[in-house]
This record gives sequence, structure tokens and C-alpha cells, in this order.
Amino acid sequence: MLELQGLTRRFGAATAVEAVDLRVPEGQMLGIIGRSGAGKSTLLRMINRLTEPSAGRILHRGRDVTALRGAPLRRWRTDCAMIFQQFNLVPRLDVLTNVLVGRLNHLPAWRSLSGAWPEADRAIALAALEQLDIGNLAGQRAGSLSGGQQQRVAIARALVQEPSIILADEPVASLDPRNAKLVMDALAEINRRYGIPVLVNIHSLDLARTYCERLVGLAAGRLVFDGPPEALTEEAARRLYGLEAAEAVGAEPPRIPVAA
Ligand SMILES: Nc1ncnc2c1ncn2[C@@H]1O[C@H](COP(=O)(O)OP(=O)(O)OP(=O)(O)O)[C@@H](O)[C@H]1O
Repeated sequence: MLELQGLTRRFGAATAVEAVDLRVPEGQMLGIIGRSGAGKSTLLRMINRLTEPSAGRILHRGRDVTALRGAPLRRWRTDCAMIFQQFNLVPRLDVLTNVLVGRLNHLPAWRSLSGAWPEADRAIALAALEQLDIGNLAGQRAGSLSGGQQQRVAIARALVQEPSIILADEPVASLDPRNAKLVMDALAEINRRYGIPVLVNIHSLDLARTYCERLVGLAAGRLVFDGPPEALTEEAARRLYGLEAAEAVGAEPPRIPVAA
């Protein structure tokens, strides 16, 4: 169980996330929705402490991780793997090496400095790539791959961290619909197969509804919706998204009649 208690982040006078209380059980696929600027990224980044909370607490399996420093903080960041919209791979390195970066915190320091990756770790990285159907790309430069392939490499890198939580911040926002589906399928499969909870920020309500068993909605930093996708009525979506609702649910924009 991951538990957020009154989690808050202020930037100067502005409050990006305000007093969010949330309990995420093991194995849950949770979608975080809301319009641009609602606080979704800030919320995820606070969980793995890339952004420091201004107030509140983060508890994981009963342990307070809000104030960890040094090696325990590095271990926590390994334990809650983050997937970013822009993949964050090293483009000039090959795919296998990019995935092996996810093993760094599992190696003694002298091994990671020696430049030689243990055979067992190479096997783990290759198996992760194969699970994501991209084992054949292991030797290619990461920068030469399509966006969808790069995001699957990033998911493989997250997987070899052996995380107990996956945080995905708009993982499909840069992808076309076919690749967005492949990446969401991959996250859902990892969630199902290993029971790892996945917290995913998604702008597309259609994808959120399709893939997530639970949705939480943020508006101006506050949690204003929490329920299964069926409970998110058109009316609730409109409240959440305001004028962006049509775009978020993938509807055609209204046609403006042209005078003859
Ligand atoms: N480092 C920062 N400094 C100042 N303000 C910030 C910072 N990061 C975020 N904010 C502000 O906090 C609010 C929430 O931003 P956040 O990126 O968390 O929203 P979001 O829902 O993820 O939006 P998007 O979907 O556009 O990424 C916004 O008003 C944003 O401008």
C-alpha cells in the first residue's frame, strides 16, 4: 500500500498540489487525470521525491519515505521506477546498455565503475527487452529508434530496477495512437503479471478509461474525483476538464457552420 497524507506542494505563492490524501493498494492500475496544469506531474514527482513536498507525508508499506536522504533515498527511487514522457534514454548508447542503467543500484559501486556488466545482469536486461517484444533491438543505438520503441526500452529499464511501484508521467503523450496502445498494453501487462501498482498520468480520457481500474481526477491541485471509470460520467468529466472536455474524450470539435 502506498499512502499519501495531505501531500502538498507550493511554488512561491502558487499551490500546485493541495492536501492530497490517497491510498493505492498493491497491484492497482491507477490513472491520474485532469487538465494541463492540474498538478499531475508534481504529484508523481513528489512520490519519488524528484520534487520535495511542502507538507504532508508519503508512506510505503507503512514506512515514511517523505524525509529520506542519501543512500535510503536512492534506494527508494529505485523502488519506485519513473517513466517519463520524453523517455530519458541516452541516445548514443545501445538499447541493452540503456536498460542496464536500471541495474546500477543493484551493483556494488566497484562493479558499476569497472564498465563491465555482469553476465547475469545482461541476461536480466535482455529478458526484459524480450518481454516487451524488442529483444531484436538490443544492439541498436537508442537514438535511432521510434518514439514507441524508445518508450518500451524505458519500460524495460524500469522493470530491471525490480521496482515495487511504477510511476509513469504522461508516457504516451508523444506517441501516435498505435504506439500509445503498445506502450499502455506493456504497462498493463507488467501490472497484471507482477502485481506492481502502476500510477499513470494520462491526458487521454479514452486511454485512462480503457486501461485503468481506478481513476483519480485533479483540478487546480485538489483531488476532485476518485472512482472506477464507469463512475466518471460526462458531467464529472466536464467538471474536471472544463472547456478541454471534448479534446480529452477524443470527440470531434464542434463544427462551425460556414455561411454560404
Ligand atoms: N518547478 C516549478 N516551478 C514553478 N511552478 C511549477 C513548477 N512545476 C510545476 N509548476 C506549476 O504547478 C502547477 C501544476 O503543474 P504540473 O506540471 O504538476 O501539472 P500537470 O497536471 O502535470 O500538467 P501537464 O499535463 O501540462 O504536465 C502548474 O501551475 C505549474 O505551472
